Amino acid sequence: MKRLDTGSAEFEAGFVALLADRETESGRVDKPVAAILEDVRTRGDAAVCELTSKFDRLPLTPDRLRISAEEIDAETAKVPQDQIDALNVAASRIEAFHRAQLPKDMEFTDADGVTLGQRWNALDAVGLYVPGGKAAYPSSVLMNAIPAHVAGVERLAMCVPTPDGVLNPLVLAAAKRSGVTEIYRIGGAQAVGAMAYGTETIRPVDRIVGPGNAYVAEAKRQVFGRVGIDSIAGPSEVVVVADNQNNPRLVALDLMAQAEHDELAQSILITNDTAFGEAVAAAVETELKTLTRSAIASASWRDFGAIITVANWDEAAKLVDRIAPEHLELMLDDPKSVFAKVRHAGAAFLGRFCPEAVGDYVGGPNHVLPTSRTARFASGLSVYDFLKRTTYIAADREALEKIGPAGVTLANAEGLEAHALSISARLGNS
Ligand SMILES: NC(=O)c1ccc[n+]([C@@H]2O[C@H](COP(=O)([O-])OP(=O)(O)OC[C@H]3O[C@@H](n4cnc5c(N)ncnc54)[C@H](O)[C@@H]3O)[C@@H](O)[C@H]2O)c1
Ligand SMILES: N[C@H](CO)Cc1c[nH]c[nH+]1
Ligand SMILES: [Zn+2]
Repeated sequence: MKRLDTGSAEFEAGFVALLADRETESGRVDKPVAAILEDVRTRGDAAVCELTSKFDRLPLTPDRLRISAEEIDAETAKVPQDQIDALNVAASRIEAFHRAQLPKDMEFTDADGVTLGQRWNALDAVGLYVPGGKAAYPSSVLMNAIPAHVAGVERLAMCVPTPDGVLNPLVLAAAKRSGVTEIYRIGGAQAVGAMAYGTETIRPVDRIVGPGNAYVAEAKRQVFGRVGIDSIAGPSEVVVVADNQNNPRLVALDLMAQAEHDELAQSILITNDTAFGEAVAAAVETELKTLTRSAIASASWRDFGAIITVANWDEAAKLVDRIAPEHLELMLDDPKSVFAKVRHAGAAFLGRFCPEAVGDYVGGPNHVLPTSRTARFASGLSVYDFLKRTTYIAADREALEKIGPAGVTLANAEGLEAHALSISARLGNS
């Protein structure tokens, strides 16, 4: 873990290195991912099965790529009722938020008599990536599938790795709850490749969404263009901005909640009190002694964790914007005043009683969020990722007479005669 202080002469170099270290680490997977994608593109099912055997220790044949309806039913039946109830609480809240997000079509007739509009349509086929290498993510099934369903996507294909062939009952129950039946037991870059290029068994999709580790995130980046993607939703991140009125243990737990996802996860505390920062550092060490995923969380905290002391919250807001974290927690008396100064964060959690874990499961907004500083230009998964716009123009002769001549002038200026004629000929001018 790095300790940085904005008052120190070494701060800038240390802060730049903090961000750069992790980018370098994630960048190491680009070549292996390119090789996997090429293999899947050229050899289809055979490559997917071999790679699944290699990375998930699961020997597969093409006929077993898809999880059967009988397996889904049998696994779902094993889920205890309290988990089904919790899934329903989460699903209802996620659905309500994403329904409220649905955009409206637009149409108006302007002063020239031209009717202008914009219509939203759902995508035909979407691939949902649900992570499953180091942990199982039933919550990510809901976060992927519910907005797609709300948007009206017809075909949802889901990929989830099943290391050693072990199916996760709650993941399948979440899929059933969200109406997803086309599920493949594959993960990593090979799953992304299969959904992007298609194989003998898996039909290609139009867009791939969902979170994953560095291999999944890089694979999505590389297939972009062939298919759409939502964002680079890679190894988790949190920045906690906290004053010394907080319980150090609660701050430590919030930092560890992201660190336990992945060795490449990043947790950063920004505080205005060095002594409080040290109390949190000590609390982290205490928690790491007992956390079940201590090995992963310790590696993440050691390699990418940081405690930054700032002089004031304005400085904190500026640093947050430079980090553009996936998650931002503001554990302050007046979190909204600092939030108003922040422009780049995937999702924000305001107040001392709003840990990021609430957003992971039951808040309502999506937990699939941009990482690796891509929150500078990207947003979290939403219904918009499953919709696209078609604009339209309707004009009659009168309207064309008003706006057409300027179009003819511009077409001629561009030297595009057919363009000019297609307008002027309608107006009887050629
Ligand atoms: N940003 C978000 O919105 C968000 C949300 C949830 C989870 N996450 C992140 O998702 C990730 C989940 O990771 P995970 O590993 O548990 O599951 P995962 O499904 O993302 O990755 C597992 C797959 O990675 C591939 N893989 C592993 N090692 C490999 C190697 N050496 N070479 C090639 N491929 C390899 C395998 O194919 C395996 O199936 C974590 O990083 C977590 O932080 C992010
Ligand atoms: N924090 C993760 C996003 O980075 C999402 C998640 C799902 N389950 C638990 N956490
Ligand atoms: Zn989480």
